[in-house]
Amino acid sequence: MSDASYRDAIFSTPLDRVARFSFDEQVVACFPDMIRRSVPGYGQILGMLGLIAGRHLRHGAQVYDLGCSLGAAGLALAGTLAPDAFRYTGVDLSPAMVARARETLAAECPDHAMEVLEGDIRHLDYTPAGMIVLNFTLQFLAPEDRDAVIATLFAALEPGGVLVLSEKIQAADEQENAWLVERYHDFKRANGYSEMEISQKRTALENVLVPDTLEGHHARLARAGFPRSQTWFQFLNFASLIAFKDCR
Ligand SMILES: C[S@@+](CC[C@H](N)C(=O)[O-])C[C@H]1O[C@@H](n2cnc3c(N)ncnc32)[C@H](O)[C@@H]1O
Ligand SMILES: O=C(O)C(=O)C[C@]1(C(=O)O)C=C[C@@H](O)C=C1
Repeated sequence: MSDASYRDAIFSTPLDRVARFSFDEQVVACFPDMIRRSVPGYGQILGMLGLIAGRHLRHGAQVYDLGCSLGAAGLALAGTLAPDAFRYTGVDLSPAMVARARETLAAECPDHAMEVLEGDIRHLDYTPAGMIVLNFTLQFLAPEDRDAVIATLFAALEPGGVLVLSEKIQAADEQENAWLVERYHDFKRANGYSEMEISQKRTALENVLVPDTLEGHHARLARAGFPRSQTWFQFLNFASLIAFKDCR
């Protein structure tokens, strides 16, 4: 097993043509470093998952982690919950991510029931679940596919179930959005990214990562049937929401 994780330097040299961002071998090799230096609050969101599960998850229930990448949410849950507290299924489209996630989870939490499926979250056969985590994944789906996925997840949740949805967001107000994006770029600079890295990554993510507004997310959750959703975390243009299957 390879547990090497490299510093993200993907966009550090000038590229003649910046290709569309994809979750290939090169990204997988530096992903832990990339996501921690690029997503404000990433560690704090992961740290809360066990506490949220502790309050909302039925003992022994199914947990889905959709677009699980290297299984970070699974690791966070296994770090705080007992092996019989939940069953974890991570799902990801990228074969390189899936291979690495399987190795990591097998090595780090051998006593927990952890599986990783290679598949498309738009076409999965979901079993009833107590908690679904969608961390920074919906933003990569075509906007026209997002409603159907959220509706499917609402249907998959058992009574008392919760959906945790974390996303890069945009503000509806142009000035507010510009301020958030500028400070986000400051955040990246402070984390060691150069102007070239920031601008080439921005180009690579154009039309690949399409953020919604917070209002758009809450409206979609309501359309899908969720009687209640709330934003529980925001750090610049990144936020996490929780949506409840029932009103209580
Ligand atoms: C930003 S990463 C998610 C990070 C991860 N949830 C975490 O917290 O570390 C987005 C992931 O979604 C996956 N993905 C994108 N579209 C997908 C789809 N339709 N079905 C399954 N996985 C998808 C990508 O391969 C990538 O690994
Ligand atoms: O670097 C950015 O601009 C980001 O939006 C960060 C982001 C994300 O939000 O998913 C983009 C791609 C990588 O998957 C990791 C993090």
